[in-house]
Amino acid sequence: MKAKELHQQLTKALTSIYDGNEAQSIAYIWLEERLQLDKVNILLDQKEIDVKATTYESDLERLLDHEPIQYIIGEGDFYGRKFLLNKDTLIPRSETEELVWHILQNHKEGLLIDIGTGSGCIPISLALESNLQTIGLDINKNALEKAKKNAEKLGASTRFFHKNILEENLDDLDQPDIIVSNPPYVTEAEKAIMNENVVRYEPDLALYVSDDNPLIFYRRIADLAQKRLKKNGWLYFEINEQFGKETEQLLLERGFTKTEIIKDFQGKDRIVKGMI
Ligand SMILES: C[S@@+](CC[C@H](N)C(=O)[O-])C[C@H]1O[C@@H](n2cnc3c(N)ncnc32)[C@H](O)[C@@H]1O
Repeated sequence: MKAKELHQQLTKALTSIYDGNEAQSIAYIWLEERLQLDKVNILLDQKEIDVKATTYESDLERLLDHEPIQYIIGEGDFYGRKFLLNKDTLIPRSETEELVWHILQNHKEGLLIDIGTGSGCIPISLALESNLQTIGLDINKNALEKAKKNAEKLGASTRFFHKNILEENLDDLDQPDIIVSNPPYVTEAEKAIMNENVVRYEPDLALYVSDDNPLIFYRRIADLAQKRLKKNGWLYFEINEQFGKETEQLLLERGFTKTEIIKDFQGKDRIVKGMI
C-alpha cells in the first residue's frame, strides 16, 4: 500500500471517534513517527509500504480505544520541540505554549521556578529560548524522570526537584524572580463531560481538583510566591477559564500589583499574572 492510501485508511478509521481534522492530523503524526515520512512524502511518495511489518494494527487498536497518539509514540510537540511523554506526564497543550510566549515577551533573564512541571515543557522551553535559569518541581517522581530526560535530550540546563507543593515550601531554593504554574484545575463537574481520551489516559494527579476547593493550588502557590519571590518578582498562572476574576482576586489580596487576566487563542481567560 502507498503512504497516501494508508493515511486515508487510518484517517477514515479514526473518524469513528474523532472529528475529521483531528483524525487526519493523528494519522499524519502516526505516519511521520512510525514510518519516518514527512507530509510531502506521505502525499507524493510512490514507495510501497509493507503494512504488516509495521505496528499499524496494534497502534490502531490502541487509538480506537481512545489512547492519545502522544502516549502511543511516547512524545508530543511543545514550542517547536519534541518532548518525551509517558502516562505520568500531561500531554502539553497549546494554551501552555501561549503562557511560555507571554513570559518570553517580558523576561529574558533571572531565576524562574515552575511548580507542577510534568514533562518539564515550560522550564525547558524557557531555558532554551532565553537566558532564564529554570527549575521544575513536581510531586510525581515518574514525571520528573521524564522531565530530566527531556532536559538532557534537548540540551537545557533546567534542574528538577521532587516537592509536594501543598505540604512543602520553597525555602530550600534560591529566591526566584519569576514563579510560573499550570497546576491541576479541572473540577469534578467538568471531568464528567470531558473526552474519554483525557479522562481514561491522562494522569488524574495532573488534572483534577475537588469541586469544593477548585483554587487550592492557586491559594497555596500565591502564598508561597508572596513570601519567596524577589522584590518586583512576577507570578504567572495558567487558569481554568471559569476562575479568572477569583484568581486575580487571590493575587490582589496578597499585595500583588499590575495584575492582569490574559485570554487564550479561543478568547477564554487563560493566564493571570501579577507582580509583588
Ligand atoms: C496540569 S499539569 C501541568 C504539567 C506541565 N507543567 C504542563 O503544563 O504540561 C499539573 C502538574 O502538577 C503536578 N502536581 C499535582 N499535585 C502536585 C503537588 N501537590 N505538588 C507538586 N506538583 C503537583 C502534577 O503531577 C502535574 O505534573
